Amino acid sequence: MTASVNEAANRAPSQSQSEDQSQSENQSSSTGTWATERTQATTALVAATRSLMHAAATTDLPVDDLATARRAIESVTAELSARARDRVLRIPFDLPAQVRAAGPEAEWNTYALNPFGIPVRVTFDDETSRGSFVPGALHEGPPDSLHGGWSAHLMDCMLGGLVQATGARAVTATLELSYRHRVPLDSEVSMEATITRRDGRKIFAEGWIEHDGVRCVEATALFIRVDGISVDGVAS
Ligand SMILES: CCCCCCCCCCCC(=O)SCCNC(=O)CCNC(=O)[C@H](O)C(C)(C)COP(=O)(O)OP(=O)(O)OC[C@H]1O[C@@H](n2cnc3c(N)ncnc32)[C@H](O)[C@@H]1OP(=O)(O)O
Repeated sequence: MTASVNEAANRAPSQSQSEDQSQSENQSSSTGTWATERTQATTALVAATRSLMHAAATTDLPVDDLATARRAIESVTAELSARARDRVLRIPFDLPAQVRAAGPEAEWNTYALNPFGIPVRVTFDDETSRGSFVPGALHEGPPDSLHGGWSAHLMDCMLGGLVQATGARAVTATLELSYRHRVPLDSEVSMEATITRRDGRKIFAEGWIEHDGVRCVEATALFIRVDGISVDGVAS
């Protein structure tokens, strides 16, 4: 069984609905308030939006139907924008660390709250993390292949997420990638990240993206600890 700490954390804490509402709107980073009706509803809305983005970009319906669909989307956008925040909801800083502490079966589903990021199912095993996802039409760079910028996004998320899961408050100072083979679309790819060395504030990590046993992208990164900076969750 794959234990999902995201799901566990999403279970509503014992508190009144009004407390729950006000805490979710305050964006408290405490793990107790991560589990709100709002984060669950936003997760579902974001998943539906991602499907809409794919459908809008790939639909082959007649042109008149596109105009009708556009008006419907504009109407929903206006409705949602009637009351909006400046930023997307953030996950608690320690959510990846909680998933890591829960063991190698526990899963962190990234970008549940932001349709722009690529959602990845990530697991942790000591100082290594593994993830997988299926790149699709929205991620295309070279024909039928993953855009290299998305590979960089994925590697930064995998390596940075692992560093974050170890409890370190750190930002990426350098990220270097080698694109060895094209990454095909519409087929599952696997990713791995591992911490290789620490030296004072510096944390070194490496990772890769693999398809069908072929290592397509390799990454090395340097993270610098910024301990002492207070953060109210992070966007991921
Ligand atoms: C907010 C909470 C988040 C909370 C955690 C969030 C986790 C999410 C992770 C997501 C990953 C990202 O996308 S992060 C976003 C992209 N990254 C950023 O925006 C970072 C922007 N850069 C910075 O903020 C800064 O340059 C830092 C923090 C990286 C370094 O500045 P600093 O703190 O003043 O440190 P400084 O004294 O200059 O350097 C310390 C040591 O590191 C080395 N060093 C510093 N930068 C580099 C570099 N680019 N390349 C090589 N080495 C470097 C120095 O030579 C020195 O080595 P020595 O002399 O000691 O040997």
